[in-house]
Order: sequence, then structure tokens, then C-alpha cells
Amino acid sequence: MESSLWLGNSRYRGVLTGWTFNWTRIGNKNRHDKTISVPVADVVGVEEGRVSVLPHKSAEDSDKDFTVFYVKRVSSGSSRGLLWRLGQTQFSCPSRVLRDQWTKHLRAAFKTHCPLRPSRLLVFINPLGGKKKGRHIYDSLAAPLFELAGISCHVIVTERANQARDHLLKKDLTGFNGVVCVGGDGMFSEVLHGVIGRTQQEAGLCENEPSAVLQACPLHIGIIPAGSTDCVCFATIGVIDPVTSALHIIIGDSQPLDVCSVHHSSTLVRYSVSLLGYGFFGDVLAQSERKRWMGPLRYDYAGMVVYLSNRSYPGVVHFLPADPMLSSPRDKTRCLSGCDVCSRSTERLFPQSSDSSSLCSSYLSQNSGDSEGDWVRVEGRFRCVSLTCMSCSCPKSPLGLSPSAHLADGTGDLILVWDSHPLGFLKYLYRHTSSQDQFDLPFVEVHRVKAIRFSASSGEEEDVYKEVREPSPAAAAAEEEEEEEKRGYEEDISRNGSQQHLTRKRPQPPKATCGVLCGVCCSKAPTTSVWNCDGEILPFTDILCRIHGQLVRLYARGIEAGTAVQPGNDQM
Ligand SMILES: Nc1ncnc2c1ncn2[C@@H]1O[C@H](COP(=O)(O)OP(=O)(O)OP(=O)(O)O)[C@@H](O)[C@H]1O
Ligand SMILES: CCCCCCCCCCCCC/C=C/[C@@H](O)[C@H](CO)NC(=O)CCCCC
Ligand SMILES: [Ca+2]
Repeated sequence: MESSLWLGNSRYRGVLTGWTFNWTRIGNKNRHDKTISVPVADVVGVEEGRVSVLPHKSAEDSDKDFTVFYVKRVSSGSSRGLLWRLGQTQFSCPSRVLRDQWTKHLRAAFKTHCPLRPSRLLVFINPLGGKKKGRHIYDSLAAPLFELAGISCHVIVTERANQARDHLLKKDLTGFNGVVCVGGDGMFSEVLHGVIGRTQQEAGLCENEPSAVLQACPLHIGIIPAGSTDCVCFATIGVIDPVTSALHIIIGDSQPLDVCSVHHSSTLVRYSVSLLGYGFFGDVLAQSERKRWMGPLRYDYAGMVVYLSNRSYPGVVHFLPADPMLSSPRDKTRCLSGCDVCSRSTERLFPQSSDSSSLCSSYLSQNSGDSEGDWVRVEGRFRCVSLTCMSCSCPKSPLGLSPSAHLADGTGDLILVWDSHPLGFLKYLYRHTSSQDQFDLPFVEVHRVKAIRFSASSGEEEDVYKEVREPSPAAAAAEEEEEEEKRGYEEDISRNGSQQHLTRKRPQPPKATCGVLCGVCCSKAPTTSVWNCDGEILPFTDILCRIHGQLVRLYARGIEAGTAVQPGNDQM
């Protein structure tokens, strides 16, 4: 469609092709001046009249005018990614008939070209997440945009933990295109468990079976960040900003995401998308839970306390390496929007279908040919053992735990930090805050993997693994010094339908100590740590983890190139 359009007193030539809407100023002597071009995919909505939406909706009725709303990118200043804002332009037409044609064609264009745009969303708001502003953030920033885009939302403000997960597992979800969580990583994790669980239920698949070929989830998940830690939002969008996230949801962006299943004794324990960490990161979480009243600062406090406690733990790690020809955690690349490695993985993971909306996770195709003989065994004493399906970039660590990890390549990165001098470990931690390579240290190794097994003790004797490494001399010496002592956890796990109740009693720290089991004044430091699984403490230390490539899809597109930080070579 093409016609003259007016913006104020200036005349423009408006053109709508299949993919873009552009308007060019017609200057003196019919000279074409400046063209502004908006991809149809970025159009948020079209309204008759001269309309404004934010901060409050206002409309001036006029039968020859229409307003186009679209995504506008602005630099985020202090944060590093691009912020998305609502751009708007008000046009006047020579006649009402022409105005109606423009609005009809523009609306039809984005409906045709953007099939993943949601029309109905189920929204869960955690009113207590982060700074307890979830409700206000949703009502003032996200809801007006959804209304403008014509999305109907069923909103549930949660009254208890796990309400969102249970709703997704049990209630009728007919007609919803996606689920939005307003909260932090904990709230996202609830929704993730609900969506994955529901999909497997409907497919008749058993999640407790560690080698099950899980079904990819048809419902998209959107995150409106309103938590203390919004790592998943940051790592998949590049900024923590409710308006940016709402706009990604509206235009139906679709970012596949790898998910790691965690099993213990053939029972599903949890799913993870960001950090599964034993040792330092487990201890930081356990320590921070006791200081919840500190808010987000609790992690800094806990990090310092745990660092000073100078702990390391024995463990046996088995891992199944991913194909090194496809990518490497040390290749200094970054997974950005439109990532090649992830796109090639889609073809590898789902060879039978190029239709991303009806994908069935072909886990067997990832694992064909994997035998027990392909597993690698490593035993020793570790400061931390971490597995992450994505970079885990977050404001604390702009490049993340594993800067070259991919969101959707069907692999995770296993990071082993051996027992080391405390200052060396501090250097490792500190490098996360800059672009220095945290893997370029003699006591750190990183492997791209498809699965891992971890045991806190070396009780098992298996001869099926092809590589057995000796513990480092430091680890061997430390191990001799320290006697094995089981943590006095009493676990009572009872299953009630989909709900798992855990009660755990922790041993009190020995008397006459500083109270944080520091390893200096406290005589008995614990000999096992706990697993931090996306911010939740797992009740088991011995676990089996498998990465399920592209199991869920988020309303996101990965970090957009241009403003993204690149891993550097500079050294501390
Ligand atoms: N109404 C509620 N009352 C209590 N807890 C809730 C409620 N709704 C959700 N939750 C739980 O609160 C936990 C934390 O929520 P969320 O992630 O939104 O905030 P957060 O401040 O970032 O928390 P965290 O720092 O623990 O990630 C989630 O695990 C979720 O299960
Ligand atoms: C001397 C400076 C030291 C600085 C060290 C910085 C290291 C930062 C690594 C960042 C890793 C973030 C991993 C994300 C984990 C989330 O799934 C989880 C849930 O929100 N958060 C935590 O467990 C919260 C746990 C946070 C641990 C720090
Ligand atoms: Ca991955």
C-alpha cells in the first residue's frame, strides 16, 4: 500500500511492503528527504485517532488520523544491553477511507508475518518477589502495553509459593499462547516446572526416567523482571527492564532454551536453566538463606563469609563430553541473537521438522552413539563444581559464569575449580566481574558436556570410564587431613501428587565458634556442600544431570549484537 501521509505540516510518502512500513519526507520540489523505516515485526499496534499510551492513555478523536506504535531501541547507558521503548508516530490521511485502509493493512501485515504473537496470556505475579513491587511493575508498565497490543491477559496474583506451578500442572490452559511470570528467577523456575511438567503429563512421559526423551513445550514463557536476581531475564534479553521484556512478549519473539534435568536415584529432583553449583555457589546460597532480611545484599554478605571460610570438598564427577567440533567453551565467541551455533543445533536436535512451534525434543538424536565408554571420570577436591546451560550473565557478572556458553545448543558447560590457594580462588571469582578469562587459571577447567554425574564420595568403583584422573597433590594432602563426616541432614521427602515436601534439619554449628563454620575458629567444617539449583538448595548431593536441548521457548531473542560485551584476553 502506498499514499501521501501528513505528520504535522510536513508531507510524507507512506509505503507498506510485506515486511516494512516506511515514510519518506517530501521536501521542496518533490525532493525525497529522509526515510524512516519500521519492520512490520516491530509494530506493536495501530490505533485510529491521535493516541498516547504512556504514562496514561489519551485519545483525540479524528477520523483522518491514525497512530502507529512500534519498538524503538535506545542505549541503556549504565547497563550494557539495548533498552526497548514504545515509539509512536501520528499520521494524518487525506480522507477517512484512506485512514481505514492504512489501519486495516498495517494490522493484517503484522498478523500475517508474526505468527507467534500472543493473543491470550496467563500472567502470574509474585507480589513478594524482589522489592515487592511486582504488582505495580505489571500494572503500570506491562499491562498498558498488552492492552494496546490487543492481548487479553488472565492475571493471577499469587498467594503462596508454588501456586503458579500447581496451576500450570492442573488447570485448563486451553486458548493460552504463553505464560508470563512477574518476579525473579524463583518465580521463573516455578513456571518452568509447571510448563515442562504439564507438557510431559499430556505426552504421557515419565519425568522420573533420566533418559526420557522429553517433549518440547508448546507454551512460550515471558519474564517481566521483578525479583532480587533476574539472571534468566538478563541472559536472554540483555537488560533487566520490564518495558523491554513486555515488548519482546508482544511481538512474539521466540528464544529456545536448553534445560538441565536433575535426578537422584531415578527420581526427578528439579530442572535448571542457569546455575547448578556445588561448593562455593551452594554454600553462598545456603548462607544467604539465613539472611533473607538483608534483601539482594545477602548474596554479597554470604559470598564474603563463604570465601573467608576457605572451603573445598571432595567429589567424583563423571561427564559426557559434547562434540568438540561444534563449539568450545574457550572459543571466545558469544551466543548472541540469531546465534549460528544454536541455529545449527536446531537442525541437529530436530532433524525431522523445521517448524519450531511443533518441535518434539529428540533427545535420542543428541545422544545416539553415546555409550558409557564415552564418559570421563574426574575425582578430587574442588572449591566448586558448576554446570550451566547458558552464560549466566547478570549485572554482577556481565559475561557470566561461562561467557561462551550457548542458550540453545543442547549442551552445558561444566566448570571444575580445583582446590587452590585462597588468593588464586579470589582471582577466579574477581575475573567474573570483568572481561578477563576466568578459565585461564591452572586450577580451573571447563568442559562442554551433554550430561554429568556427581557423587560427594568416591564409594563407587566403576571401570567403565575411559579416563581416570588423579587428584591434585594439594587435594590429596587436604583429603588425608580431613576426616569424612556426613552432614546431619534428615530428609523427609513425601510425595503428594506433583508436590514435593522437604523438611530438613541442619546440624547446629559447634559451640564456641564464629557461627558460620569458617574453618578457622570452627573446628569441624562440613565435608559436603549443597547444590544450588537456580537459587534453590537441592536435598541431595549425588545427582545425575542431563541437558535437554531447546526444551522450552521464551519470549526473547538473546542478546542483541552491537552493545554486547565480548570476552577479552586481558589478564588480572
Ligand atoms: N505469594 C507468594 N508468597 C510467598 N512466596 C511466593 C509467592 N509467590 C511466589 N513465591 C515464591 O517466592 C520465591 C521467590 O520469588 P522471586 O523469584 O519472584 O523473587 P526474588 O526476590 O528474586 O527471590 P529470590 O532472590 O529467592 O530469587 C519463588 O521461589 C516463588 O516460588
Ligand atoms: C571478588 C568479587 C566476587 C564476585 C563473584 C561474582 C561471581 C558471579 C557469578 C554469577 C553467577 C550467577 C549465577 C546465577 C544464579 C541464579 O540461578 C540464582 C537464582 O537467582 N542466584 C543465586 O543463586 C545467587 C548466588 C549468587 C552467587 C554470587
Ligand atoms: Ca546450552
